[in-house]
Amino acid sequence: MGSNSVEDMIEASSGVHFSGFHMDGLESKIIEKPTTSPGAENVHKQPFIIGVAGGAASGKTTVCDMIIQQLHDQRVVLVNQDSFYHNLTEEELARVHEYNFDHPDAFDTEKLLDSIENLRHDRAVDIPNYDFKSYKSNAFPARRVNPSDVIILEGILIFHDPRVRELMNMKIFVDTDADVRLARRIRRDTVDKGRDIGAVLDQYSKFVKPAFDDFILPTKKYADIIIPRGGDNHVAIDLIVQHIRTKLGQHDLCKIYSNLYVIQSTFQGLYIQVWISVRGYVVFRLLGVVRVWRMRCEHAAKVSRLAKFLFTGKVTMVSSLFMKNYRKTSQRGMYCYWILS
Ligand SMILES: Nc1ncnc2c1ncn2[C@@H]1O[C@H](COP(=O)(O)OP(=O)(O)O)[C@@H](O)[C@H]1O
Ligand SMILES: O=c1ccn([C@@H]2O[C@H](COP(=O)(O)O)[C@@H](O)[C@H]2O)c(=O)[nH]1
Repeated sequence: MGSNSVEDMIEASSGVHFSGFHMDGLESKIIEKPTTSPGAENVHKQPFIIGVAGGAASGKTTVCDMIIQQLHDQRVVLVNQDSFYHNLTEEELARVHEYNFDHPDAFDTEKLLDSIENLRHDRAVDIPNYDFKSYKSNAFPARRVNPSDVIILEGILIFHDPRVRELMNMKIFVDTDADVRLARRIRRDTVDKGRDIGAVLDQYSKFVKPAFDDFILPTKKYADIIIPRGGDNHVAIDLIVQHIRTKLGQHDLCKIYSNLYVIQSTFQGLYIQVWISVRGYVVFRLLGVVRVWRMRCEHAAKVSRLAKFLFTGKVTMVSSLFMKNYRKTSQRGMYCYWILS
């Protein structure tokens, strides 16, 4: 029996309304539970925040650009930690070769947090344009950044501050060999920034390498994904983009429905794998195709009975859970809570 005909039968028998929302590849995993419960229409949409860390010249920007290119159907903004370098004082400027640009204190993390907080609350922000030649963050006009569906935060120490880390829905570490990073850095700093090679090597051994070992490498453990070889790793980037798309599907649901949970699937091999309850609406995955069915609780019982009939034995546990829950719960919004507890 094809999936369409099963879906048609269910829809016909229960009188459910199919919302048309597809989430191919939804995972059987518990995801976030928003804390507020406004209606679907006026709910505030939170952006999906991705952090990209790694050593200097590891290929972070390259990886971000590739991700942004592949996510062409999403509104994505890139916020670079470099934009939040502190302005150097006159004294520091006079002895710039002794300034450690690789230390966490070199960044204005409060300002970075403030900018992300504004973006999360749907407010546009002005991101400074740091100038590597004058060492000033106000040499050029700031860049106006509008709120977006996806925010990518990129920087050598973007995982260092726990407050910034906690805002991230996904953390990526670009892992490129030290000699490759150094070779790229020498080329970039001499050719693009017009620096003297001796000064570049001095800065590397005095600040860049020690800071990598002391501050950057220890944050690798926070990464959800580690990409060896940076932008050369097309397989990893394709997989990440695919994963982001999947997560965005789930994230969109969470943004729309305040008390949505995705329940860990314990019934491997079942046709109905994932159950989600959304304030009296039910979302489920059928024959590998994820569809969102919107139905009232009274219709849910009919669907449960039909599913049990169609997949005799296979959905007993799911449907009995479902039925038990349905009977016990008079309040629509309680349905999901009961299953998880
Ligand atoms: N896979 C690659 N192969 C060759 N050069 C690269 C590669 N990835 C990045 N680069 C170059 O290395 C330098 C640093 O890359 P970038 O992506 O800016 O790194 P980061 O943002 O980590 O500093 C740039 O000049 C870039 O063109
Ligand atoms: O004025 C500056 C500011 C920073 N740096 C170096 O830049 C890298 C970080 O930038 P990436 O784009 O992530 O490579 C860091 O190692 C700083 O040392 C600089 O040289 N001068």
